[in-house]
Amino acid sequence: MPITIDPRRHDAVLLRIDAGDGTAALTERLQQAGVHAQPVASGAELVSAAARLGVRPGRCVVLTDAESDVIPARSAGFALVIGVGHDGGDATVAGPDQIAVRTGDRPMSALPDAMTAPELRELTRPVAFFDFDGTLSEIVDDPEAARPVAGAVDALAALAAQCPVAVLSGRDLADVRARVGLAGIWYAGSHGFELTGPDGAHHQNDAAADAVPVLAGAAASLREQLGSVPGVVVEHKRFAVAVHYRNAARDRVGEALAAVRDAGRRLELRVTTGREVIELRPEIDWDKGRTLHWILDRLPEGDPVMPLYLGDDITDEDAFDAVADLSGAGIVVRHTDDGDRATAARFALDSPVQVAEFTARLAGRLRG
Ligand SMILES: O=P(O)(O)OC[C@H]1O[C@H](O[C@H]2O[C@H](CO)[C@@H](O)[C@H](O)[C@H]2O)[C@H](O)[C@@H](O)[C@@H]1O
Repeated sequence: MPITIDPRRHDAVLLRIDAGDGTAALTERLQQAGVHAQPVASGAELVSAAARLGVRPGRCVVLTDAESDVIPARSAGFALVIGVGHDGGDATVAGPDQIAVRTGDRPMSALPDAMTAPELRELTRPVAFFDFDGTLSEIVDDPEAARPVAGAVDALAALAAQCPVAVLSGRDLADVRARVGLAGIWYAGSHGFELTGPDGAHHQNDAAADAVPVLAGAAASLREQLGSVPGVVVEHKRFAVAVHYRNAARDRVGEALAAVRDAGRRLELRVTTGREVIELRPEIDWDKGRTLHWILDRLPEGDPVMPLYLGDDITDEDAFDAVADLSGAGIVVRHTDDGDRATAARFALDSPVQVAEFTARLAGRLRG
């Protein structure tokens, strides 16, 4: 499995290696992709080096030839610890030339506005996919309090009368269905591990069934481990566990990140990140992009369709990649939780309120 630095997930790489030209070449590739490359002289400097760059450990990679750096880097909650010439980190490489750097994404702020983009005015057969939190709903401090913004559900209903509509959420399936409350559309919960079709039929990724009790155990032990950290909330979903730290003091975040990453390693679960949240899910190659393809394959046959995906978070990037491969359009909802991060989306909207407005206008245009 190649190790890839992805500017959508990583803002910086801290380099504690002595690899001559290989290091210079990697530094250049990182800088071209908009990722900081910062040499550090000792493991004790990792946290302060990230702070000087203005980068959170959760969005920072450590590349080190010192095995003794692994434990401190993990405890501080660094996103990825790559060992050069030694095992023990999250990944091992023989040298910097074995590290790939993803290119081609753009910062959210650089994207054209979806409201005025001519390409989006002439859609004839769209299939519209929506994320929930941060897209149909504003981000709020309490995950329980999230609701669709005014007009969003009416706009979805109007659009669903014209074309297939799906809501793909990281939330539990029952949770997102209840929050949107609209019949006759697709819903996916836990990032696509569980779905219902417009007819209400239930589907799930059976390969993930074995992980259900493991996730339940992980949720219980993370509650025990992190329950005393003020502001940390553990949300147990059938096919995932989310640990929220939006309301935690910044100097306690590393602890939460480290606990979840440690559980992921021990229990062989996948670790993903989002807006002030870190999640465990089954270690299966399945995500919102795969889910989007799965739904498209089940639509009635006919003329080619154009998939649209509207989302805001890192987990939506898999779906942005999927619609790009299908010549569709990804629309990111801008925010600054991760700074002006890179995205594979082609267009942007400024807020969930604009998503509702865009959706209502699209429905109106398709109605004719
Ligand atoms: O895929 P989504 O529908 O966007 O779900 C992603 C996660 O959304 C929720 O957490 C996020 O929204 C909360 C409410 O605004 C906010 O407090 C939190 O900081 C965000 O991460 C949800 O609780 C998670 O289960 C979803 O995975």
